Amino acid sequence: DTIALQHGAHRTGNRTDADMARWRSLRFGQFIHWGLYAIPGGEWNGKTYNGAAEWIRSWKEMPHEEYDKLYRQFNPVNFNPQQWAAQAKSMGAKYMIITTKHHDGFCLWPSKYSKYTIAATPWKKDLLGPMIDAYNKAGIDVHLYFSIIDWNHPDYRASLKNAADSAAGKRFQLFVKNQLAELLQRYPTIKGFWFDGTWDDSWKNDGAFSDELEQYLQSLHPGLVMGSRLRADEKGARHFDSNGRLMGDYEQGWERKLPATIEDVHGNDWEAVMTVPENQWGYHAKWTGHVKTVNEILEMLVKSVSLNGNFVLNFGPKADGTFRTEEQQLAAGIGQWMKVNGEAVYNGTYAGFEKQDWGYYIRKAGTDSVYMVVFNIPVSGSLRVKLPARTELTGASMLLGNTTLTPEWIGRNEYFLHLPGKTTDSPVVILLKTVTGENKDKGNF
Ligand SMILES: C[C@@H]1N[C@@H](c2cn(-c3ccccc3)nn2)[C@H](O)[C@@H]1O
Repeated sequence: DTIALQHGAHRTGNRTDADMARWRSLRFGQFIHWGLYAIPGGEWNGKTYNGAAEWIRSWKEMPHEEYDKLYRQFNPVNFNPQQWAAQAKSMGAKYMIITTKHHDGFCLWPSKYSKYTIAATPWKKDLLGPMIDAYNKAGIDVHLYFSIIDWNHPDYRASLKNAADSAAGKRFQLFVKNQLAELLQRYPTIKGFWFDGTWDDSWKNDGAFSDELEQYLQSLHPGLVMGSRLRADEKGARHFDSNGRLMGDYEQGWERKLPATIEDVHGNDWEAVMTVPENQWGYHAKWTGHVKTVNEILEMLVKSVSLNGNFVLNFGPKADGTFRTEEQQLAAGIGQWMKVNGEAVYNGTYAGFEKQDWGYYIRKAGTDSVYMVVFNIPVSGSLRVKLPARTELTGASMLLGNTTLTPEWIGRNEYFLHLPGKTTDSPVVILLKTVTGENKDKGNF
């Protein structure tokens, strides 16, 4: 039996409106973490910070007052939003999430509720407006990342210990509400908010406020898409309320990790956000450890779509507004594959077929078109295609070169597809034509 909740999930099941259907169809996004942290880029006084670059202010070797002065030298003279948008478009991203304000509290727009903004820098001008315009002109939706945690704001409290804290907390909540309304008013074409920094007690223990805030934002901008990380219920439960129901419009907990199976997503819309190195969101001059390759990222993207989710790849521009070579090369390599095979990603959904070792099935939403995306060609070179009962395979073709493959029927609902070769430099996409009806041998087994 369920617990009576005032501020838990207000809906069971996924949103079915057009704005959510659009978000769901896009499948592939670009995250951009850009701010003052790009100036030190993970290094300070000849020492290298081993944490995430955008967290350098919390490093013991970085005095807060030193970090808080960095805005005086933020001047992205090489910032070219049209180039940023063109790169994202050629990569095949259909939406972009930009950090309006990260935990450090620095605003990339000239907010009238804060002095700690782009207006106080040598650059002076709004960065968000030109970015949003350029991306929208390139046919890419924009969502706004907003951190509730704000290390710069005098009224921010991680926890409320006394009446003074509670008064500060109230002022801070009004500040958050004002900034979010300001962002919606300044940038009416944005499609959603991506909230972060909502794990402190001060936020977790005021589920009513987070609920009212979500409803307020929806009232200002009907159709807004907001993930599960904003809300807490009145018992402090986050993402899933105390009855286990997802709050918000999609599960937003998949940060630097992916679900393993369809059961892990519990039928909810969800999105994974991923870094190129193990754990760097903002620009870090010295990437150490494993840097993901094009094919590794393509497998994460395809796996996410095959499990009914979106996949967002993070970029960390430099302080001057340019992207590092590794990120430029990844965008180009991903884009090359997406140009030929993107149709298997966009509008992709869980196919409802049993997972096979060679890779992933993806169904084009609401159709009989099922794609196989092959990452592991067996030594035999033959791909076993197991379909649901009473589903017949009537044809198959590789997208690359539009090569027809002739299925070899094994019996019942199983077929072999023989690939022309056993090696490939990129994932192989095969479009299956299926009909659901009777299997040839109508055998019972
Ligand atoms: C989307 C990503 N979320 C931010 C983050 C993650 N974390 C964090 C904090 C404690 C444990 C695990 C992760 N803190 N901040 C990162 O800085 C980046 O913005």
